[in-house]
Amino acid sequence: MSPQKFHKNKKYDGMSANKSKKKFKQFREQPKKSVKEDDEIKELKSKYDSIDVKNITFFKDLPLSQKTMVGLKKSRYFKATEIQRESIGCALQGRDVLGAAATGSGKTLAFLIPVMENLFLKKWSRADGVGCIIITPTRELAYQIFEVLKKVGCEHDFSAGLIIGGRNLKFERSRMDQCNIIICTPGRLLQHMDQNPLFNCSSMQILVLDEADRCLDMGFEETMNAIIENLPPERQTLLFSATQTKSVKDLARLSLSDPVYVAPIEQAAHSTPDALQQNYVVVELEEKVTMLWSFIKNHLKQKIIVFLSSCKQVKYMYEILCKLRPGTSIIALYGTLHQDRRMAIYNEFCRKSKVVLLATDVASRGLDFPIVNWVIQLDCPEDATAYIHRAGRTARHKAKGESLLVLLPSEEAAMVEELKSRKIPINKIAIDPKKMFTPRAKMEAFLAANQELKESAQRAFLAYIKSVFLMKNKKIFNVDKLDTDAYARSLGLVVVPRIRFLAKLRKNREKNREKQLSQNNDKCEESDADESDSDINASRVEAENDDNLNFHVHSSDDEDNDDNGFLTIKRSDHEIPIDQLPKVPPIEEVKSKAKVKTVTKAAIAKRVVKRNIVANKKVQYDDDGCVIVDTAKELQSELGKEYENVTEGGIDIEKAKNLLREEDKFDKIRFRQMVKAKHKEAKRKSKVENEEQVDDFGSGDESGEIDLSWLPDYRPLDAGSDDESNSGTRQVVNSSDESDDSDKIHKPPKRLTTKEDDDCSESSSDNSDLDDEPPPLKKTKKLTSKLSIDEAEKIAMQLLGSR
Ligand SMILES: Nc1ncnc2c1ncn2[C@@H]1O[C@H](COP(=O)(O)OP(=O)(O)OP(=O)(O)O)[C@@H](O)[C@H]1O
Repeated sequence: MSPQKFHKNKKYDGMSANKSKKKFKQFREQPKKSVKEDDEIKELKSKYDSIDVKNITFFKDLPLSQKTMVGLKKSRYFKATEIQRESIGCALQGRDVLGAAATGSGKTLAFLIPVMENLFLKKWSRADGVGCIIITPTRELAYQIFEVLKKVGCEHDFSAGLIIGGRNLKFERSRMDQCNIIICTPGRLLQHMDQNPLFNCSSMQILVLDEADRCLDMGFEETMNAIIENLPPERQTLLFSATQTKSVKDLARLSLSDPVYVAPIEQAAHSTPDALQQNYVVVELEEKVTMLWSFIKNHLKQKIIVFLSSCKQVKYMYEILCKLRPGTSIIALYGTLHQDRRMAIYNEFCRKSKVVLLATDVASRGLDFPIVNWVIQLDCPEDATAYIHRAGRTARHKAKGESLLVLLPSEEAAMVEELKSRKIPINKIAIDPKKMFTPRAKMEAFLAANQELKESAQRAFLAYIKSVFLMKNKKIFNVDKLDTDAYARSLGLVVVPRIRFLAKLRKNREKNREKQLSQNNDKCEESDADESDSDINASRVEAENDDNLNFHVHSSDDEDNDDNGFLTIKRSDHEIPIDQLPKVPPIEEVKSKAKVKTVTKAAIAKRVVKRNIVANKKVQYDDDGCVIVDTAKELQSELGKEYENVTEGGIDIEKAKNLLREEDKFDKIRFRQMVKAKHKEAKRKSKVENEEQVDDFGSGDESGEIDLSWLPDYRPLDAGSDDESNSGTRQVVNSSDESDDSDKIHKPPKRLTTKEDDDCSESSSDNSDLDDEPPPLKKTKKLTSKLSIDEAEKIAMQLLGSR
């Protein structure tokens, strides 16, 4: 919020700007000042009725307060623009105004001046609370208006607040009611109306909607309706836009009283600025990236905005262009960015003179970037209105600028026709093929080396296809005419990502066509048409839900839903003729239908029983294709088999108990067999290891360690005759019940064992019936591996000596 910022702006904050001495002086002079102000107000009021638009050229020709005049002068605004001349007078007279003027014609001042004057005349002060609310569709635009207000309102004593999403709500909460002028986005304002008990706008005097048609369209419909409900009905309302709404429904929603329609644009020959040079080129989809790259390389010293359909495309193009290093700054502005980042990018683009800004439509309305040379609409805008706003980012207020619209062959005819019908002068130009150079090979290499980048490219690819699919005007946007394979390759993708919703749509269409052939009568044709619609619906819904992209007919702020901007219907005039419109049931409706058809567990169970589906059954086959019967999972007992064949429902508890008892016997047998098998396997392993040891006898291992197992056994002294001792290796039979050689395990000389070893051997002898552990062998290894050659020799000598 900006009270914070606002306090930094000392001049604007009246009292805080002055030093204590000055404050004191002001305090003493206040009665005088107040009288002076009253006189000024009286004088101004008396002039309002005699305002004559024809006699106004400069701001000084209007009855404006001294404070406003000084602010305008300081900001170097002297001569009023057409919309300012025509609308300010009406607004000062207290009338509701509908203003429509070309982009960059100065509409911001056209509403800010009456706002300041209105509050000044009412001697509005901080204690009076909220006097004016200015609503804009995007955060950047709100920020821009706030900055202009700070400049031109620097002499007034009002406080102003910037209330936009992505900022600290708590901070704003306590300061909201101290703001006299609130500049906000619809979503955030409603949030305060709903959640902030300190927010009170019951005394509000003026409501301003900048980009009014956008604020009132379908996307913001619910939010705006809720906001309007909370506003006092006795107020002045000012609506401004380059593409003003004339919808009676919209105006009725705002309860305008006898509004004056100020629209210099209606009389103008064109609906775009005269200084704007507008061209279009037709390129194949797969050439778009090449075209953009070539364009940037050929305009390295210019300030360019490139509009794309979706955030994902902007993100990928930004990533890949940064890697390709075209030789100029590349920046990107889109809705999913963090608010601070968005502001930083906005300021960076304002500041720089040689830079390329990749953007979604979040930057298309109202933003007043200084000296933009080119606006490139790389993806076709959804209609002429969107075109006007995008192109209007250049050629602002007498400055020159150029706009280039990139169209696909399939888009050309219908789009050009629409533009011409909206009084937009646009010419077709061709690109010199010699100046086109493709970065595809490099892009492919980057994507091959960077998985994240590749995924980003895949997302961009799908986002574009979906955006085309979801566009309302099917005369312009035809997803079937897109060469998706070539497009994917042009993004650097070697493998074309799967487009599920499109495959489904095509499959359904194919089915319908076949059906149509087989059905000849009119009735069938009719039903077929219905089905075709529902197929499109199904695919559409799938497209909307794909990748967790939720389709919604706009929620609140542009900045919040811009991320899925390509999936949103953005304006109220976005109604598709009924016959063209795939009838997508509203999400609520879909949900409620789903609720009605809630499937219970019992129903699922019944279905499974009906279909004879055996749940959780896995059948395994051996190499010959015979079924491997797993006895652990089969009932073994006679009783069990009997039980299995019973088809009646219900469980007989007694029978089940007996069955468990019977099965338990089989389980125990199986368990014993398993234990035995395990022991056997352990012994087999130990034997193999033993043999390996014997093979190595006397040779030492690679590390030079000596195997002492060849040494004469020390035990013959007390062990009596033992044939095996002659073999030179002490062998102890650990297993009492096994006489097989394989069960004999090496045991090291007792004298050389450690305490731990002793413990182990003891425990192993204690558990002689569980002889599945062969630690003695390890001990021998451990023992020998610890001895140096000298030690081994010493021990050998000792032993030989003891014989
Ligand atoms: N009377 C004036 N004299 C000189 N410059 C002006 C005047 N009024 C506005 N401007 C300048 O013209 C530029 C465009 O003004 P502004 O942003 O208000 O246009 P806009 O009509 O609101 O455009 P958009 O339709 O794109 O929102 C700004 O840079 C502003 O400073």
